[in-house]
Amino acid sequence: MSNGGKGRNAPRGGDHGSGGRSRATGGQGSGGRGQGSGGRGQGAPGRGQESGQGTAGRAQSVPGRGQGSGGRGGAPGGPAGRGGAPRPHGGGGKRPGGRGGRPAKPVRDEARNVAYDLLRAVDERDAYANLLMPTLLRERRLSGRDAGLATELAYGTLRGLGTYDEIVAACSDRAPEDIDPPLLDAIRLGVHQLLKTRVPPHAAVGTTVDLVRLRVGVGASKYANAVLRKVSTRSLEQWLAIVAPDPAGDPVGHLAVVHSHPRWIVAALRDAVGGDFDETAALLAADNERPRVALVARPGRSSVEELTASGAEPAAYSPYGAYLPEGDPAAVLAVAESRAAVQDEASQLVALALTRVPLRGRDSRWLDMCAGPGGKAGLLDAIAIHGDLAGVPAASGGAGSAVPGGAVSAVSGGAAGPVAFAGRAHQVAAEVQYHRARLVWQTTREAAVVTADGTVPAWRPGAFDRVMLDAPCTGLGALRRRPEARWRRDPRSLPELGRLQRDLLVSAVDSVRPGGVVAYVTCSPHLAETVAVVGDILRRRDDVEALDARAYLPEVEGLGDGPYAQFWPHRHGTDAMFLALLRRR
Ligand SMILES: C[S@@+](CC[C@H](N)C(=O)[O-])C[C@H]1O[C@@H](n2cnc3c(N)ncnc32)[C@H](O)[C@@H]1O
Repeated sequence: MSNGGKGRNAPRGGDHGSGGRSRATGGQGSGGRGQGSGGRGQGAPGRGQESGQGTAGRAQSVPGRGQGSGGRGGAPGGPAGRGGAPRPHGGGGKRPGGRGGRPAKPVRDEARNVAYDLLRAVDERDAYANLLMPTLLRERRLSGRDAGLATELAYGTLRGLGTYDEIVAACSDRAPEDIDPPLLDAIRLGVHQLLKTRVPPHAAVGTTVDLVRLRVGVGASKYANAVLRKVSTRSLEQWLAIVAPDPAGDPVGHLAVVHSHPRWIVAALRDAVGGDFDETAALLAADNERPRVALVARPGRSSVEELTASGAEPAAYSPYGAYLPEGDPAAVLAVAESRAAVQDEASQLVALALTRVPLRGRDSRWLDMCAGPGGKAGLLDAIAIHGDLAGVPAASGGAGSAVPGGAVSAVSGGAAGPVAFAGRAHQVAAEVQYHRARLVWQTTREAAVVTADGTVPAWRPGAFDRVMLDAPCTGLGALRRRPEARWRRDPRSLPELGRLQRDLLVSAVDSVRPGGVVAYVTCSPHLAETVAVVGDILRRRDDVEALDARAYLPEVEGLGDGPYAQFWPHRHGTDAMFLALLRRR
């Protein structure tokens, strides 16, 4: 993520009319395609037949290295006074040295350096924060509270930088995009501490100034000091009242600044929740919360009881779900042994819903068409073999009452409530990327994993009874999991993704036999990726009908007006997962 990118995406701009900005003066310049292995014509390639070549490996980001970028010229003036910065951690004591005009020796604070390195790696190398952070913590030997601090500072800064850049702009004589990226990242880290943490202001400023002196340069540290001192004069709420656009004149811009999301995402989420700005605000706020770690106990292999015995709490909706309040999920034995796994509750439920649709006739061939890295395939694998051991809750939301839009008819065969699959079925798990197919293979027991392009099926038409299509998407429903993701997503990817989603859905429908069912799932609530895609196929094909997906999730309320089911972070505490259930006539 380049700084330019952030600047483009961050919700700032003269049209916001924030007014009243006084700035510190200061001078400082500054989806590849896999190797379709083809299965065997008949749709059930044997396990271990993935044909990809080369060594598969998890994509791993290289840990960041600090780059002292050298001091940049120009001592800032501005509102900050002179004098030594306070000690890190807000001890309140005097800084060592610093008398007689010589600046005190900067103190290196490892947690903040790790947070800073993460920000730089995200900016310079497009690193994924949640993949890189564990590596950085291990390399720097940070654990316990220090590791928690480094993580909170880095993730919080990445989430909040849209808001923080507006505030920096109000406190500086330069727009954020004109500030040298290493310096800007350090300033953002300081702003986050000042406005969103309980770090005492003098410690937030002092540790950031030290960080800049060590990692960027002495001249830059004076500039950072000036900006941060100005930021420290107001609370976050006070700053928002100054820098956020008027909600009456520009409600999207207002929410974008207050909740630190790009404007286009705010607009898309507003549309997805039906235009209600209060609900949009609740959703954006939920995106800024760190999600709890959700676990799935794969039926027949583990149980919610086993997970709760390891300290987890039972999930609200999923009969196989549990939440880990703290600690490393890998330390849970069932997870370490792949009998349980980390999986969002909505991901569990959409997979479960697919298995609950009653079928007439054969029900032994299942396909997961976009399976990598294998979350849903792992749960389907267990249900296919051991059955849905939890059963279906008694309450039912009116199964069979399909009210699809457009040219869609009601569910054939009359009302058919959810059923618990009794086992047993054989799953084929296809994935276009070889290294992701390997992950599917590692997490499933009996699924036949194949590296294949779902749009060019390696199986015969109508070969399957149930098809899971968890389509590639923008991932706007999982922003809370990936702190930097909102600044990386680009609305220009939507048309191409839309084409792929439609091609995959056509292929999924062709892959299922008459009477069989397809689950179309996205981890995005964007209407262009959800109802628009499904609506197109319903209009174009008279052999497809939509079921009321909510009826197969009777334990969950608030899934929308149907016939689709839409999960929400602010309502369900899950990712914003979309589910359509389509039956082939
Ligand atoms: C949303 S992810 C699936 C997540 C997975 N179902 C899970 O629960 O872990 C979408 C996957 O589709 C794969 N993919 C993209 N294009 C594909 C294609 N043409 N055929 C098959 N898989 C594809 C991507 O590589 C990615 O792994």
